[in-house]
Amino acid sequence: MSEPMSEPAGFVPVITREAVTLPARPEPIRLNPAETAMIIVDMQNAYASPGGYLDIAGFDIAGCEKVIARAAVAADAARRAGIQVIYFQNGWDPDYKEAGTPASPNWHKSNALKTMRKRPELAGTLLAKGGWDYALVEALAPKPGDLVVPKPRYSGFFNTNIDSLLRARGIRNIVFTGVATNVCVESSLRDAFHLEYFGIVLEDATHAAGPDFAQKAALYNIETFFGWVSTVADFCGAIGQSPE
Ligand SMILES: C/C(=C/NC(N)=O)C(=O)O
Repeated sequence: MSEPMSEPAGFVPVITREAVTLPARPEPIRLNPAETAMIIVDMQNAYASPGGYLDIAGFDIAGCEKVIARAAVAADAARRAGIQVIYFQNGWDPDYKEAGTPASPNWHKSNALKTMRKRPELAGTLLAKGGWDYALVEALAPKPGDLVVPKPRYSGFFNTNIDSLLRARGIRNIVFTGVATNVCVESSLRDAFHLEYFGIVLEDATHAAGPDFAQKAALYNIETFFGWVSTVADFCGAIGQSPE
């Protein structure tokens, strides 16, 4: 006669949920919520608020207000569905030691660093840890259970613990929102691809740094070579959550 097996002390059950089908380009993709994370990329005042770094450096951030609202809707739906929400937060120590020296390409290419060299009165303000510019936008503040991963370069997979955090949770799929589509979102999604994660971007919860063609090109690259492109409404629908 067989008896029901009892669970050994300390047994951690693997959470299983039904996989869902997310409408996406170039084709729908199957996702199990327990194996999926949402990464909100760099939704900081620097990138998404008037008076922040991108705005000061002359990039158009007019679309960011809507992007913040849509990313918040997607994140709330993800949390309700049991999808791990993770924030990337870009920046450096206030002395910019982590930003690199002239021996680093980052020193030459970062528009934040270039802006501060042109306008020394801004030194110590743009993307400096502890400051307003570095802070995540208030409307998208992390909730209990979310993870925040600081990063010193465009890709969130470089010199961070994100890969360990994801693998320790059995996560295989990453849904991306945030800014900028063509810089940190695309860089992170590309690195995730090379680490065997399935990357999906919710296009209406992203914004590019640069002209509209930069947004289109990033989405083209993602859809054609590195991952999938979907929308906030389709994501919420697929995971069975209304966009409240
Ligand atoms: C231009 C830029 C983009 N960052 C990002 N979060 O995509 C930068 O950091 O300078």
